[in-house]
Amino acid sequence: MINATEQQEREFLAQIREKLTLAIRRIDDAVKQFSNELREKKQYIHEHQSGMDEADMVAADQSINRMALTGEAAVARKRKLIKMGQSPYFGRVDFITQDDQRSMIYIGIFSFTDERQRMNLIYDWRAPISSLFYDFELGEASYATPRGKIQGNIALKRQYKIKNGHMEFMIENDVNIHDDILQKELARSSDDKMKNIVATIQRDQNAVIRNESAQVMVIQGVAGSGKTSIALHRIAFLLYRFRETISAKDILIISPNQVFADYISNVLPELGEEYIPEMGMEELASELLQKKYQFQTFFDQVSSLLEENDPAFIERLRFKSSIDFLSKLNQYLIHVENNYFTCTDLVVGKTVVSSRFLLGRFKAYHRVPILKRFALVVKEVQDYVKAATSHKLTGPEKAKIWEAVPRMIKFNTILDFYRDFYDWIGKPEFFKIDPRQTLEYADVFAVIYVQLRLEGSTTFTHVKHLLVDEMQDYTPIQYEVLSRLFLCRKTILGDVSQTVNPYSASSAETIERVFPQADVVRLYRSYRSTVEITAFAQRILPNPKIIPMERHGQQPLIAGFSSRKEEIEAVKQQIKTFQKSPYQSLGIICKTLRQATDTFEALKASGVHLLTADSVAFEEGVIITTAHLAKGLEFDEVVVPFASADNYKTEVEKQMLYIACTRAMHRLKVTYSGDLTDFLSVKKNT
Ligand SMILES: Nc1ncnc2c1ncn2[C@@H]1O[C@H](COP(=O)(O)OP(=O)(O)OP(=O)(O)O)[C@@H](O)[C@H]1O
Repeated sequence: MINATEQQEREFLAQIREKLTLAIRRIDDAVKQFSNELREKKQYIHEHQSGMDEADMVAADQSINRMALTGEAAVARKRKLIKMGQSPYFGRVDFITQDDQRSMIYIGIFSFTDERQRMNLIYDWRAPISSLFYDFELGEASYATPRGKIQGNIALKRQYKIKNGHMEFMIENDVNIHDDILQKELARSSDDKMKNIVATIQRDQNAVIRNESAQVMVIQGVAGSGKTSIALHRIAFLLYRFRETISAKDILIISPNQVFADYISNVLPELGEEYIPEMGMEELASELLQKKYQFQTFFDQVSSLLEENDPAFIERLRFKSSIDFLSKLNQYLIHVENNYFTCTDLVVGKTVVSSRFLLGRFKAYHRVPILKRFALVVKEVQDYVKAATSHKLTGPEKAKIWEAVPRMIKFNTILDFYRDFYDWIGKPEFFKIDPRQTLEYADVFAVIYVQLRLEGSTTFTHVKHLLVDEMQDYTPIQYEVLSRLFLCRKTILGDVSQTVNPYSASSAETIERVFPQADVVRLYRSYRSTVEITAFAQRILPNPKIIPMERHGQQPLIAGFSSRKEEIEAVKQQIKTFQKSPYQSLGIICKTLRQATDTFEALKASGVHLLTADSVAFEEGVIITTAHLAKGLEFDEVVVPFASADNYKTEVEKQMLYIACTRAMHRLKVTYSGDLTDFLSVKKNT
C-alpha cells in the first residue's frame, strides 16, 4: 500500500507542498508573461490606433479583455493554491473498485491536479467521489456519478489535521468511530465568524448538502444542529455542481439581520466561493412597497410583545400568521373579482358605451391583475367610440374615458382594498394603522400580497437559488409572497423551538402547506453545546428527540442575588473571570433591548460591546445583546441575567430564555434576584 505509515504520510505531505509551491511559481510566471503581453498589446494599439478601423479596435478590445480575464482567473487560482499550502487535505479513502483497482483519494477544500502527470492528487470535497468519505466507513461503499453508481470497497480511511502546512495529527478510522476529530473541533473555542465544517460533515448533513433534486428543501433542525452551516455548504456544493449555470451572484440569502449576515460571511469565501448577495425581509418589503408606506420592523413587533403583552395585539398577530388568513385573503380577492366592478353606461360625446360592454371587457381580461386592467379597457372603449363615430377622439373625450373607467372599480389603492378586507370578514378592528400611515409588521407582507395580486408582480428572475434562514420567523403570507417572487429552487431552514414570536411561528408543516412540493429534513443531533448545557435548555423547552453530542463540560450554574445591583456586580466578576480564561467570546444575553442597554451602562466595563438592531458586525470578546439578536449566533460562554419569575413568565419570554441558553458552547450561567423563573425552577419542573 502506498503511504501506509505516518512517516510516509508526512513525506507525502511534503511532496504535495512542494508541488503546490511549483504550481504557484508556474502561475507567477504565467501572470508575469500575461502582463508583459498585455502591456505590449496596449502599446501596439496605442501606436497603431490611427491605422485601425472599427472592427480592428473591437477585436483588439476583446483580446485585451480576454487576457485580463485569464489573468484574473490565474490570480484566483494562485490564492487557492496558497491556501491549500496551509492545509491541502483533511481526509483520505482508499477505494477498490469491482475490477480490483485501488485508488488513493485525498480530499481537501479545493482540488489539485499534477498537470505534468495529468493526475488528480487532491479531490474537491464536493466531487462525487468525495462523498465516500462522508457516507461510509470501511467496507462496501458506493458513490453516484452523472454516469451512474460506482460500487466498490473502502480499504482505508484516514483523517488529518494539517495546520500551517504541518500535520498536527492523523487518525485511522479502522473502527466505526470517527468522532475524534469532530470532538476536537467542537471543543475548540469560538471564532468571531462562523467557520466551515468540511472536514467533519456528518452523514445526515451530507445528504442535505448534496441533494440536487429538491425544488424546495426545508430543514427543521434543533438548536445547534448545524442548519446554517449545512445551508452554506449546500450553496457551495450547488455552485460547484452547477458551475456552468449558477454563480455566486445568482443566489440570494434572506437573513434576519446584518450582524447575522456578517457572522456567516466568512464561510463561503473560506470554501473558495465569492460573496453571496444577502437581504433582510424588511429590505425586500421596502423595495416591493417602493417606500409608499412606513412600517414597523420585525424587531419592533417582538419588542412590543415583550414590553406590552397586549391581548388585542396578540390576537391580531395570531390571525395574520395563520394559513386561514391567507385563504381568507384569497377568498376576498375572488370576491373582489366577482363583485367590485360597478359599470354604468358611459356617454362619450354622442356615443353610449353600454355597461354590459364595459363589464364584458373587464371580465375578458380576467388574467390581467385588476389594477392593470384600466388601461386595457380604456383602450377598448376608445376603439369602440372611434369605430362608432368614425373620427379621432378629442382631448376631452379621452379625458372623460380615463376618468370614468377607473371609477368603475370600487377602490383604486391597495390600502383601501386591504382595509376593506377586514370589513368583509367582519373584523375591522384587526386592521390598525397609525395616523402617519405606519403599518404594523404583521400587515406588511399581506399588503404586499394584495399588491402582487391586484397590480401584478415583478419576479426576481435573476435569482437561481433562494436561501431563507430562521424560517420559523416568517408567516404563511410571507412564504406565499416569496413563492410568487422567486420561482427558483429554495432552501428554507430554521427551528420552530427558537421562535421569538410564538404567536406567529411557522413550523416545517406550515411551510409545507405553502410549498407542497417541499422535501422536509429533520435534524435532531446537536453539536454546539455540551451535554450539560443541552440538558439544561431542555428544562425550558423539552424535546425528547434531541441527541446531544457526547461532549461534557461544567454544569450550568444558577446564581440568586438579593438585588439587581448585586447581580450586576456578579456579572462584572464573570467578565473578569472570562477575560482571564482561554475563551474567546462571552455573550450576556438579556430579554429586551432596554435591559441590555441598562446592563451595558451599569457595567461600564472596557472591551464590552452592545449589540443592537442597528449593529452591522459581530464583535469579538464580550457582547451584551438580546435573545432575539443573539439568535443564530454562538458564544463560548453565556450569561443570562435577570432570570427572575417576574422577568420570564409569558410564553414569549420562555422562548427568549431558551434561545439565550442554547447560544452557549462551553459554559452557561444564569443569574436572578428575587424568585427564580418557573421555567428553570426544579420544584415547578418536577
Ligand atoms: N459536522 C459538524 N462538524 C463540526 N462542527 C459542526 C458540525 N455541525 C455543526 N457544527 C457546529 O455546531 C455549531 C452550530 O452550528 P449552526 O450554527 O450551523 O447550527 P444551527 O442549527 O443553525 O443553530 P441554531 O439554530 O441554534 O442557531 C457551529 O459551531 C458549527 O460549527
